[in-house]
Amino acid sequence: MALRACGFIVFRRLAQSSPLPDNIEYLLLQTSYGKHHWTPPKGHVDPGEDDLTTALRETQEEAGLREEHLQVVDGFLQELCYEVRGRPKTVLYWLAELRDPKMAVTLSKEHQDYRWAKLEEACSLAQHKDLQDTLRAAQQHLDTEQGKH
Ligand SMILES: Nc1nc2c(ncn2[C@@H]2O[C@H](COP(=O)(O)OP(=O)(O)OP(=O)(O)OP(=O)(O)OC[C@H]3O[C@@H](n4cnc5c(=O)[nH]c(N)nc54)[C@H](O)[C@@H]3O)[C@@H](O)[C@H]2O)c(=O)[nH]1
Repeated sequence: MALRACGFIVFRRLAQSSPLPDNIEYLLLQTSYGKHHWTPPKGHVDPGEDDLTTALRETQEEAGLREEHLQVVDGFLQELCYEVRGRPKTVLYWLAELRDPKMAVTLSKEHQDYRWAKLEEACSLAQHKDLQDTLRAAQQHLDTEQGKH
């Protein structure tokens, strides 16, 4: 069976009302193990746990951001499929805005660093094309939403 993980693309809007894409930063965490790769907060689904609960739990454990700190964005859910050590893995990402952009991130032992990065820097840290595409899709989604208002 495929490994399954869930998480959030967490973003914050900068205080000054500069136009997109400059006012949006994405949260990426760098692992303290392995190749020290960067991903949004996410992790494995526990037995019997539903996907959104996993995404919220992992975001709290890995970044210290709880459900009440986040505004989940409607209509965005991305599924990534890749192999880890020869096993298929599926990762689901929801999109959520940090309600208070000044709120501090608190890392767990699983991560050694974090970055709030604008789209291009986030894509460069993310490295994998599927994750880069997901970040770009998030930006596109927010761009479209903003255009409606
Ligand atoms: N010591 C040690 N311990 C490890 C290691 N490994 C795990 N642990 C332990 O596991 C626990 C983590 O548990 P959770 O938090 O529940 O799980 P996840 O959040 O799911 O975290 P993972 O790191 O398992 O999984 P991925 O992020 O998926 O990285 C796996 C591989 O896939 C590549 N990769 C990453 N993202 C993408 C992408 O978007 N697209 C594509 N195409 N590829 C991508 C990436 O480059 C990498 O090579 C830790 O506490 C450790 O104890 C390790 O190497 N050494």
